[in-house]
Amino acid sequence: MRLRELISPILFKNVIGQDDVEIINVTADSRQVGPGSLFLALRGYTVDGHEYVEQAARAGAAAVVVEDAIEGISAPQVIVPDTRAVAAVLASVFYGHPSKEMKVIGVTGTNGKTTTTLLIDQILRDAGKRTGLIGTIMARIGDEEIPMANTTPDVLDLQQLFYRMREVGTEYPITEVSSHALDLKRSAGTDYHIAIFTNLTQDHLDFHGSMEAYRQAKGKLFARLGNTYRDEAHSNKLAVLNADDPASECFRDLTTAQVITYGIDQPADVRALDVVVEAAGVSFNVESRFGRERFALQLTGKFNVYNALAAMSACLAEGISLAEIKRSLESISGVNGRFETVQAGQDFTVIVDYSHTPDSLENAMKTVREFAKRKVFCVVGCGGDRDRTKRPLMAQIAVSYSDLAILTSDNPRTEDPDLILDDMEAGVSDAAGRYVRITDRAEAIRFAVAQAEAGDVIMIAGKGHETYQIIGKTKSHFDDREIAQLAIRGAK
Ligand SMILES: CC(=O)N[C@H]1[C@@H](OP(=O)(O)OP(=O)(O)OC[C@H]2O[C@@H](n3ccc(=O)[nH]c3=O)[C@H](O)[C@@H]2O)O[C@H](CO)[C@@H](O)[C@@H]1O[C@H](C)C(=O)N[C@@H](C)C(=O)N[C@H](CCC(=O)O)C(=O)O
Ligand SMILES: Nc1ncnc2c1ncn2[C@@H]1O[C@H](COP(=O)(O)OP(=O)(O)OP(=O)(O)O)[C@@H](O)[C@H]1O
Ligand SMILES: N[C@H](CCC[C@H](N)C(=O)O)C(=O)O
Ligand SMILES: [Mg+2]
Repeated sequence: MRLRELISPILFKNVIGQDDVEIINVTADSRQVGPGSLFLALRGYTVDGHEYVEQAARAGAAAVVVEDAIEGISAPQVIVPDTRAVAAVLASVFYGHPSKEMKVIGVTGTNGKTTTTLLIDQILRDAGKRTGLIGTIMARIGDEEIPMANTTPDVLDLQQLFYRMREVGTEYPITEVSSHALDLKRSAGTDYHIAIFTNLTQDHLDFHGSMEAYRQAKGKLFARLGNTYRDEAHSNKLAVLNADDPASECFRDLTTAQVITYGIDQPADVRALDVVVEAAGVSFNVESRFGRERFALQLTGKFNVYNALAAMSACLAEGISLAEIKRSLESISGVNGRFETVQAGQDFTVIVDYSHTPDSLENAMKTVREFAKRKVFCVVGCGGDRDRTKRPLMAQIAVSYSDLAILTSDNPRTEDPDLILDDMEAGVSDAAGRYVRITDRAEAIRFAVAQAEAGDVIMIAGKGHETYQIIGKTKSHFDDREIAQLAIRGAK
């Protein structure tokens, strides 16, 4: 594509040099630049992409997009007021607006996004639809699975994934939309068909500053849904909202899309009643104008009823019957790293769960308490370079729902692991004897396993599916499930 064509939708720009050069790819990473690339300089949190313009030019960039003209490079320069704001435009034009030709489902909310996307994926695939996935665990295009650095990738990568999905005939890209993505415009330019809200509880206050700002970020997904009615295709957007979460009312006000609600406690279009939580799974009645069914899932916890209802609401709207949805949801035996049990022949229960927020930890621990017959242990840490204010809260929850909490490290990243543990411990200063502190996570898991007796439950929270631990800037192999297995085998 010619540069001229690519930048034509950018309304406010100044071009230095020829605008008829051929562009064969668009990237914001100088390390990915080759001959024919268009390099877009973004100002990041760590570095300013403008510092890499010369490097990009040396690597053969056909042109660059910058906020300030760079001296001494011969490549054509497109100067715009805000490179981040035009990134979505460039990505959508370059990849040919792929999201418009598919039915993109976007799931946002503090907890339950990954689970809900995977439930939708199962239902739609069982119904013969061609799906793709973009989320925390991976992206999937056709049968190819791609590891992901972020839950929602940067705008250029996201549009490229959509492009590749369209190329292989995907009908439904099912995507997680993080609040970071909404604030950093990673999902700008994506035409969502259905937007789903799971819940809003405390997380990421380091990034958003306040719960109000966090809610506003989530709201952006709904604000732009259904706002354009240029043609028939734009008038059938759907917002799926959680009737039991107060933030849903704000999102209802923000959107001009059609709205359906799901819930347990409040009246809703798709409602679950008579919820029974057991270790082996959760069962409930579903009542809706599409019919009634009793569901018996292999997944457990009241929170998974919400995820099932959210997934089911979207799929009902797509014309899948309640009976088909029941078959699909009941066939799902588990979700990677979400309430996953570790079996190594032991006579106690070990659960690995991705609860890394106060609300998800509380839900997970409440669920454990509903079926635990004997002692409960909770191994938990909090990530470094992330919301500090959740640390004391998570320690409090671990202590109050367990017989013994083992406070440990998660991914300390560039923070001192012991200072993170100090933050956690500040929340449980009056609970001496109810917890121990073991900085090394593997050692903490081994300690819990060594304490457990027949019938006890160990919850290992925070890292779920992760197969790494980040200490400093080093990412090493680490898997809670493997460590627990080894500990059990060693302890037998
Ligand atoms: C705070 C944040 O979101 N940071 C994201 C951001 O990084 P950054 O701003 O530090 O980027 P940077 O390193 O300063 O680089 C700026 C620019 O210079 C470019 N550069 C840089 C170096 C170089 O040699 N050449 C070069 O061109 C970079 O490609 C980039 O375009 O842009 C990067 C590239 O897209 C992201 O990977 C990175 O996510 C980091 C890893 C991260 O941890 N993000 C978390 C907070 C996050 O986004 N989480 C949400 C999920 C949250 C949830 O719901 O639980 C997510 O969607 O993953
Ligand atoms: N609907 C829910 N409400 C509250 N907690 C939930 C819900 N669903 C899952 N959880 C808890 O949150 C954890 C993470 O779930 P999941 O990975 O589905 O959420 P997510 O929103 O994708 O998280 P992330 O923001 O890290 O991508 C689970 O391990 C479980 O403990
Ligand atoms: N998407 C979340 C995941 C947190 C997982 C937890 N294990 C941690 O590293 O803090 C985040 O980036 O904050
Ligand atoms: Mg996720």
